[in-house]
Amino acid sequence: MAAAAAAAGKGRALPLLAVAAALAAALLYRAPFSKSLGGEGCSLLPQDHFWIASERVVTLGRVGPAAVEVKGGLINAIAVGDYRSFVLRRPLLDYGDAVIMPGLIDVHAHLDEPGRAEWEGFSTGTRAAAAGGITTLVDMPLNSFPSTVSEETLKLKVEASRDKLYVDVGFWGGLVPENALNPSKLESLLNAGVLGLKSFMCPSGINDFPMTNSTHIEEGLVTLAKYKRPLLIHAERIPDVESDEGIDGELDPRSYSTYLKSRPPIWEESAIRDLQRAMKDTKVGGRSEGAHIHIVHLSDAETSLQLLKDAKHNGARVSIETCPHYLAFSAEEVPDGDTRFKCSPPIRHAANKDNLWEALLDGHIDMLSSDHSPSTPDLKLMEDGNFLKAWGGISSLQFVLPVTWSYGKKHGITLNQLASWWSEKPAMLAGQKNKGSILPGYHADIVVWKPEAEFQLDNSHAVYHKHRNISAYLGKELSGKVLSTFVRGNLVFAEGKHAGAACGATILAK
Ligand SMILES: NC(=O)N[C@H]1NC(=O)NC1=O
Ligand SMILES: [Zn+2]
Ligand SMILES: [Zn+2]
Repeated sequence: MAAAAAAAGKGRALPLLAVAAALAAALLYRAPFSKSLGGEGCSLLPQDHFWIASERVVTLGRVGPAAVEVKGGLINAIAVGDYRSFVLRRPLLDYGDAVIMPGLIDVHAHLDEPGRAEWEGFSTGTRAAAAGGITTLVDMPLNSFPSTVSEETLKLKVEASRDKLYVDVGFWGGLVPENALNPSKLESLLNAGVLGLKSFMCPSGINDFPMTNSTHIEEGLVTLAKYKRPLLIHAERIPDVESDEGIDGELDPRSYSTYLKSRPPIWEESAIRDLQRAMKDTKVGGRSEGAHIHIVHLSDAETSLQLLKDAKHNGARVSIETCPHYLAFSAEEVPDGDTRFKCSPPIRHAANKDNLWEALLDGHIDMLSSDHSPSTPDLKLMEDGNFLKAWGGISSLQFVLPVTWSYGKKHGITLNQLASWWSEKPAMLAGQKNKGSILPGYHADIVVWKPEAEFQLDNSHAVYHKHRNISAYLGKELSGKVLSTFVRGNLVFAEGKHAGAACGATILAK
């Protein structure tokens, strides 16, 4: 007969109970409260109280048979093992051997609205996210116009997103020279609810988002420390002395190797060296203790990675993200003229890619993000194929789950690792204590998917990005099909259909 245990919700008791789960035939974990969210048309399901179950639920640090009770937008209980005795009366959606996992949290996406909605937009971007199993996005402060660098411009973002969100969306603010040395300006932006700040150490490609130097960063961190929110840094810097390897006028701009030479690893290395003092300041007892530096889209798995490993080892509060395109592609395979692959920092050689995988598997790289950064197709200059002039940015939002899985399989990645890189760690970075795990009391943000289902990303495949043809993943064979996506208990995507209404929430820090 099944044993049952009631948990007081999330917290420290759970790992112990997880051990107990292995000993008993079934266990029940209950949340201490429930709260209703959502409304008419928000869900493809008629009810807000139901169970979902499968043979492969990623919860409590394990993967196995379990049923998850969803009630009023939250995970109310989890029954592991022989769960059927607990699932009485309520509807049960039995997903067989599909995987039930925490929804992905993409902490790095450019949705470009207001101001450049013709590049992407809240509606198209979050529909793509929902179709890809992403349940929360954090929007970058640049590529939209105006950039999100003040209380007023954050308000414009929030207004522009109203009634357009199919998943939950938070916002990073920009740390730029105009606000970096002005704590009261920064505080008003942070008080308005950005989850943290983002800055560039090289030109961003966007005129109203100028780059910061290490002094701006060090000062900005002091204010961030008070709020315990992170600073995300695009860590590429033009070295003071350009190396001889720089491009000269003779090189073919259609050749990928020309682009690669134009942004060598020393750009990343130089930025990270420049951050040494800022990183040191985040240590216990340091000037900005409580702040946290997050290096976005690391590409150089050599010296740049080593410097960051050393900083972490020495007690700096630093985290590192990389993106699926650095793990899926290598410079050797980028066809000349194919600017869909242009991004910064660039996709480097195959050996570097393998080293990034190793660092991810070893835990030196903490998490993944899409850096979905589309533009209108004309700016990708796909006919000219000029790598030096085309917009730099990869379009990937809808595909990051199957891409990570497809290219990670040969490295032996596990479902628990996927959940850590794509949900748990990003939730921590974004300060979302109720998101990122399937646990009682957490938001019922869930993706159901079939890792083994293979498909070709061909012209017949539904793509919800505003511009499908600029994605470097088109034409690829992938494995991992999203069946259903739940956002706070609302079934927002299932079997190729979206919910009728856009009921995602804006997430503002308090
Ligand atoms: N502005 C912007 O989105 N830049 C992004 N694109 C890219 O490839 N790397 C970036 O940082
Ligand atoms: Zn960047
Ligand atoms: Zn970006």
